[in-house]
Amino acid sequence: MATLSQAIAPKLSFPRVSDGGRLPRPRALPTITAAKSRRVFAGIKSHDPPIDFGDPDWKSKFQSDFERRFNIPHITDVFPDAVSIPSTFCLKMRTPITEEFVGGYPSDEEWHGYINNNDRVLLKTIHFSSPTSAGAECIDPNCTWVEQWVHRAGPREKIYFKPEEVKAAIVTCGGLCPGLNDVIRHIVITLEIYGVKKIVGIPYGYRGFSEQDLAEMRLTRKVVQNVHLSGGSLLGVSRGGPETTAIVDSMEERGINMLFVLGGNGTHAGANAIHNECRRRRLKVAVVGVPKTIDNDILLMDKTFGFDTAVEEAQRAINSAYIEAHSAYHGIGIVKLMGRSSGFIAMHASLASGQIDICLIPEVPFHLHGPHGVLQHLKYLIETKGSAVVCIAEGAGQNFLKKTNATDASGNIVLGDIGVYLQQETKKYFREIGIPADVKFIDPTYMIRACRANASDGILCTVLGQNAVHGAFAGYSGTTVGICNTHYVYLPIPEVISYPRLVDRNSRMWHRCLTSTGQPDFE
Ligand SMILES: Nc1ncnc2c1ncn2[C@@H]1O[C@H](COP(=O)(O)OP(=O)(O)O)[C@@H](O)[C@H]1O
Ligand SMILES: O=P(O)(O)OC[C@H]1O[C@](O)(COP(=O)(O)O)[C@@H](O)[C@@H]1O
Ligand SMILES: [Mg+2]
Repeated sequence: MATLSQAIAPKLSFPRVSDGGRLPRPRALPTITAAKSRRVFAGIKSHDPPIDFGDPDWKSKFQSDFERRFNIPHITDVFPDAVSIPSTFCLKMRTPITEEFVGGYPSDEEWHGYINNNDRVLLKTIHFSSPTSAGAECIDPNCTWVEQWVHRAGPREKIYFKPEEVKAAIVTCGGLCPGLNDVIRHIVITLEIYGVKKIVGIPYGYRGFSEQDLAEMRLTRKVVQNVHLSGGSLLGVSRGGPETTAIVDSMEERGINMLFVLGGNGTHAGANAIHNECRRRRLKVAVVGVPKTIDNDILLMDKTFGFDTAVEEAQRAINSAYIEAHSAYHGIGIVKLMGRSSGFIAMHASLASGQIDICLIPEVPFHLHGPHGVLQHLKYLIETKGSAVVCIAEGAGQNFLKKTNATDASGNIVLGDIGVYLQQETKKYFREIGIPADVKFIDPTYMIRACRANASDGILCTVLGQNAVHGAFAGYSGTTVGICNTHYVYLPIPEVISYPRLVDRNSRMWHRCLTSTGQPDFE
């Protein structure tokens, strides 16, 4: 019989963190589909040592293992004698803190606005009664109810950093995403409410730690007051950059003991490596992430900030493609949206618009040619409707394109342009069958990414930014913030980036998308 850790390990058969080192790069797709990962999670993959469901204690063992995995690293793990003080985060202050804390810290013991360290949020809220229920995520073959609790985010009554001893830094890495400035703004504002005076921005992602000519930017409420009114990142972003040890050397030189890292799975892998390196050097540093990816490919979260804005902005491109297609004789509009390995934007934008006839995403393979191919369906649409609109995620159909093995500075595979390819193939196909077709291709990807956050993302960014600061002051590190089932949580970084979150082709949402487009199976 397998031990519990052996039994649980297979569902975590994605790269695990080793202390002090870089996390392996998150696995590329399309090797793991959501359905596959669910099978792995259920522990029923044939070569996995199975959980012994005959053991009457399997569930409690599973749950205690889950509790251990989702425990958040804390300063006291390394410094058991670290002393806490009452929180300086107090909303009853009448004036912002401008004086040194000579007369003690402002606090209000009567205020019940704090989160208890033992508060938890339920991660999965559906009790699937059968593994065949749509989107079912089951632990055991009978799909019994297994509770999975994660840590609730928010301000704690006791904090592990004295505000006057804090030098906080913010860094934004990877590609742009609507809402970056909103998160920066709220991190700065909240730090100031705690009483922190030394707040800096690291320019151009992790590179800012190593490039001598990039000076850190001093941040105050005044500096960030209006930054959310524009898209992009006040600090700049980049891919690639220095090794973890060089980053931590630079942090030591600068005296940074709180680091807020805004980025996607690559950035979070870096943040976790920084956290581990700080522990190895026995530095009292809090490293807290805020997941940034319009692709929405971070595990366990309802959504990441910028996603809603991206979907909304995509409507403009889709509507233009629709109008072009409907105004032309035999018009076909193709819109490419971002989504390196996850088709969430394409799926949601298609659903929201109601104007899409074919939605193609990386998670669902398709044929272009042949009786069940996309082109044959386009012919049918032209014959029956007179026009058609296709929405394709950038990572879809990469198997049709020549592999170059090229990678960007961060090691991400550089994708071929599936939108251009689809346009060319469509033109060629209709030419060959002798039916005229007016094929227009719209690529709004960078226009979408550079937008400012919409109202709902603005609120999400606000809460995530504030919670990141609460988490750091509470002494947590190697953690990230997120929204699970509408509640805000702290999650250990390795658990959210071990592989990209994918659209589950068996989920109700993908089925709704298929219902909306009316497209057949192209496999
Ligand atoms: N496995 C890793 N370990 C440490 N740092 C990483 C890792 N993967 C990426 N990074 C760093 O994180 C930053 C952003 O990564 P990237 O993949 O470009 O964007 P994102 O964070 O949005 O996924 C880059 O500076 C890159 O060097
Ligand atoms: O051209 P760039 O800057 O490399 O960005 C393109 C990538 O950015 C993304 O929108 C988001 O990627 P990140 O989360 O890694 O920033 C991907 O969908 C896309 O492949
Ligand atoms: Mg990434």
